[in-house]
Amino acid sequence: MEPGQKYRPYTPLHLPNRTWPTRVQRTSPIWTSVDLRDGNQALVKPMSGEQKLRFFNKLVECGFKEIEVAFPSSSDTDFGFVRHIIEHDMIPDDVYIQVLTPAREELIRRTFESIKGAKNVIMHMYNATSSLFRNVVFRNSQQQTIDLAVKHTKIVRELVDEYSKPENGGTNFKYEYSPETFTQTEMDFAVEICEEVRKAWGLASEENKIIFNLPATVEIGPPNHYADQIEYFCTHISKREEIIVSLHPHNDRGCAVAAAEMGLLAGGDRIEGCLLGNGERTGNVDIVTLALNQYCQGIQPGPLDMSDVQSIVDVVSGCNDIPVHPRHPYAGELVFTAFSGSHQDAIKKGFVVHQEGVARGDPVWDIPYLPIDPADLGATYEAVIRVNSQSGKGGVAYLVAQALGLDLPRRMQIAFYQVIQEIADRTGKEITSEDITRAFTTTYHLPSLELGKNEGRFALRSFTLSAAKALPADLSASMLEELSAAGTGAETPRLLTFEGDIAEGGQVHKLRGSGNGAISALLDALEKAFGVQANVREYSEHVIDRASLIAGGASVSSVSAAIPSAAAVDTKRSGSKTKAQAASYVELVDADESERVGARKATGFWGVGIDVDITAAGLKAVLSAASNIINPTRR
Ligand SMILES: CC(=O)SCCNC(=O)CCNC(=O)[C@H](O)C(C)(C)COP(=O)(O)OP(=O)(O)OC[C@H]1O[C@@H](n2cnc3c(N)ncnc32)[C@H](O)[C@@H]1OP(=O)(O)O
Ligand SMILES: CC(C)C(=O)C(=O)O
Repeated sequence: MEPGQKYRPYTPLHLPNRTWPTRVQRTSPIWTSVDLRDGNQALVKPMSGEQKLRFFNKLVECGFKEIEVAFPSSSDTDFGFVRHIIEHDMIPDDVYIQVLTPAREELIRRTFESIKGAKNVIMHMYNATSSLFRNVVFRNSQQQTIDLAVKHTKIVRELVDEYSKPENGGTNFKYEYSPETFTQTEMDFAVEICEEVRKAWGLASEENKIIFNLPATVEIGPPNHYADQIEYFCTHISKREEIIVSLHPHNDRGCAVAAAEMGLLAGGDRIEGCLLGNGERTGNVDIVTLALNQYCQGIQPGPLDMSDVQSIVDVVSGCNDIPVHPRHPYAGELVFTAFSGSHQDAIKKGFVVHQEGVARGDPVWDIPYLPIDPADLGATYEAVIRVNSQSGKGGVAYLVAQALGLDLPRRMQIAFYQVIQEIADRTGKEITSEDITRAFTTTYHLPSLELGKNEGRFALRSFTLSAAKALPADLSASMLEELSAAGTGAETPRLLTFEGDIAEGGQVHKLRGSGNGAISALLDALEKAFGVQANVREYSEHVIDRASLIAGGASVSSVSAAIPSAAAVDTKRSGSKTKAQAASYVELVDADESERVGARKATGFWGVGIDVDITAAGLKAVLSAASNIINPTRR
């Protein structure tokens, strides 16, 4: 069957002068939680008294000033819960509890019994008004439907007069009337029934407004249609200033948040919804999402504080027994996480720029892919970047920086990324920060608690550096070439001599070599002793500063330079002036490759050295890289 034969489309309102589409929300609505009623009535297993209490306390903690606590006439649990929080003085003085009753006299009376002694109460009565309900459920005419609402409003009014007497508890009352199924009701009829209810109530004033709650009991149209209906109601009801227009969107079409936001633009003053969107069928509108949508538009969502979103998730899912989807806006466990490489790259750069802004006194949050600062919702930055086969070098480098305080040079990021990519492809799993740390220390032969000394083919045991007085006769071929290429020549020798103990495969050898810096002197020694012919393509170093790296690396002082000259490194063994550790990074290419045109495109052999002495760090980095030359998979 064609869907057009079975389903009727919604009937658009003719509202050519609608104003809501061009408005911008700048204030926050009155927030009302209906978790303990609409949320509760939708649960497979309604909440116990203890669960309701836990939930109620959380709602108070979040800042709600209006909480629909029960449908007291529905069950002893609900009735008992209302009595419990009143008798145990658990309702803060500035909070209104709200109770729902159908327009049925015996149920209204029972509802009033439940609230006796409460300080502030919103008495909420409903009856369904749409033609569907009038024809199918109640077999009532429009007039009979109005009569029902009016008659029971008068009963509510009598009981309000009664229960507000000091001898009966002296309760402050507000009255809320819901034309249930409002969005399926003829708009002029919805307005008419509310006018009649207001007259029957007789107490509405600017100081004590009547609440007309306009539910999308079932979401049957798009959110712009709901907004049109709200604007129609607001512009056609009389004495608008004596009315609070309340919105109660459900989520059957998945548009409850959009409907609520558009409904607010259209004139809504108040929102009824549930935390994380529990509720009948596909749920009530999610107040966490709505409030945080406002927050990241720069609007404080009234008295609500959703910053401890994890504890909200814990309480709500603990009481409702409904898990929160990992992609649930703001609250899901994956919503701040980027796996994809280009996202990670943009986020990482965004953090750096943001930190620079903060340092300049500009705290505005503008980070790619992150509409809200995870820290504002109690999430750590560790949750932001996680690595799998979709990730890129930036994300991997970010995690290395976080875990080890190392700010890898760009070309090394590319090289190490290949190591991680191979693991990710092979395992098909997420690569944790621990996995990355292990792969990094293994690849670059760094000691670790897990791997111990973890030496590569070559390791530094001890060394001295001294200024060479004359060009040594045994200078290696590549060093001679390098000196002449640098233009130093034999006639102006500015040479350092390296002498040291180097372990090769665990066996210690005494090595000697010369060059125009510590690193080239060591390379000279390696070539002479082991025939390793390699040149440095890139060198960089920085002081390890974990704190700044974790926050994005902005203040890390890293220098990226050509091969350091003798003057650029501290040649004194005891020359470390600070206890801070230094990290050095070296990329070696074999001597032939470094000469070939275009060779820079290929990744060389990278090494890392860490030491309190910057010179020692550089030498260790050379040995780390040289160790990988024999194993081309360890680039
Ligand atoms: C859109 C919403 O979420 S509204 C809130 C709905 N919440 C709930 O339903 C949860 C709590 N409800 C309940 O616990 C129960 O349904 C109660 C206590 C309200 C009523 O229970 P019961 O009296 O056993 O009636 P039940 O709900 O099964 O049937 C309703 C009957 O009342 C009638 N009825 C409904 N509203 C009214 C009314 N305002 N005046 C007169 N009759 C009414 C219905 O037509 C139906 O009549 P029928 O039995 O002659 O066909
Ligand atoms: C009682 C009313 C407000 C309701 O819950 C609904 O229509 O969804």
